[in-house]
Amino acid sequence: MAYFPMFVNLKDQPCLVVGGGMVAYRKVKVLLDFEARVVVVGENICDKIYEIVKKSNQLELQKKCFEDADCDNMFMVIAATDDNLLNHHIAEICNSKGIMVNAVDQKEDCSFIFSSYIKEKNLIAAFSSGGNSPVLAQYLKSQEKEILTPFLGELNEYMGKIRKRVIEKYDTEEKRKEIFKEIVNTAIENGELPQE
Ligand SMILES: C[C@@]1(CC(=O)O)C2=NC(=C\c3[nH]c(c(CCC(=O)O)c3CC(=O)O)Cc3[nH]c(c(CC(=O)O)c3CCC(=O)O)/C=C3\N/C(=C\2)[C@@H](CCC(=O)O)[C@]3(C)CC(=O)O)/[C@H]1CCC(=O)O
Ligand SMILES: NC(=O)c1ccc[n+]([C@@H]2O[C@H](COP(=O)([O-])OP(=O)(O)OC[C@H]3O[C@@H](n4cnc5c(N)ncnc54)[C@H](O)[C@@H]3O)[C@@H](O)[C@H]2O)c1
Repeated sequence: MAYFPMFVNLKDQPCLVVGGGMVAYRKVKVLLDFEARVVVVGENICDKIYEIVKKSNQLELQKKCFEDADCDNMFMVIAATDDNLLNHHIAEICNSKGIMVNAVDQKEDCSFIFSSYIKEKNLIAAFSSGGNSPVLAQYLKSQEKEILTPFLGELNEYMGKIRKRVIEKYDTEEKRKEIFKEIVNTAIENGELPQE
């Protein structure tokens, strides 16, 4: 099955990660990369997660056993324990409450899955193998890294800044598209941002 690539606004949204191992750590890093507010509930929490909490005020740790009520008011929940039955139970709670849920290793319990992605500022490329091969998704990411460079991230910032002005100045979509294309192509050709 192919999964629909939806780009979700996670900024300051409460997200719960259940489990405190390396898989939970990977998920926490991704959620923080997109500015979510993350709560980790884990009986044990690994050092790598403790390292992040020192640097981030968006992360809260609760060293305890999972309780159903932990899911209340969450925007998204990740069940990342090493207990498949518990992960399944967490998915059931979330599905009954309409909360987006990812249960690691159990695609059938997931309402969404994670992608392999590149992020340069707000410019994102994301790859999914539909769960068939995370390694293949990683291969695509490594190839794409040559195209989606930090420079394109900067160019995208610049395009965001001028977008409103260009839209106001030119009266047809055709003209606006032409201008946007010219700015992008010229910047890429010159390898530098336009001078204002
Ligand atoms: C993108 C990424 C993000 C992340 O980490 O969340 C991610 N897996 C990553 C890496 C990775 N995962 C695994 C390996 C070892 C090699 C291998 O097994 O293939 C490696 C490679 C490595 O470690 O380098 C093991 C693994 N993964 C899943 C299973 C269960 C199963 O297959 O049943 C098992 C077997 C566990 C076991 O054997 O016990 C399942 C899922 N992993 C997904 C995402 C979702 C589908 C993504 C897609 O559509 O491709 C999905 C369905 C669920 C989900 O988690 O959302 C991240 C790349 C980060 C990056 O960009 O670098
Ligand atoms: N999806 C993926 O990409 C992927 C990749 C590798 C492994 N896995 C699977 O993901 C699972 C987690 O992997 P890991 O390496 O992080 O495992 P781990 O054993 O290091 O961590 C499991 C965590 O779950 C916590 N936990 C267990 N029961 C709990 C409970 N009732 N309440 C709160 N916390 C509880 C433990 O305290 C621990 O912190 C494993 O089952 C593994 O097979 C998934």
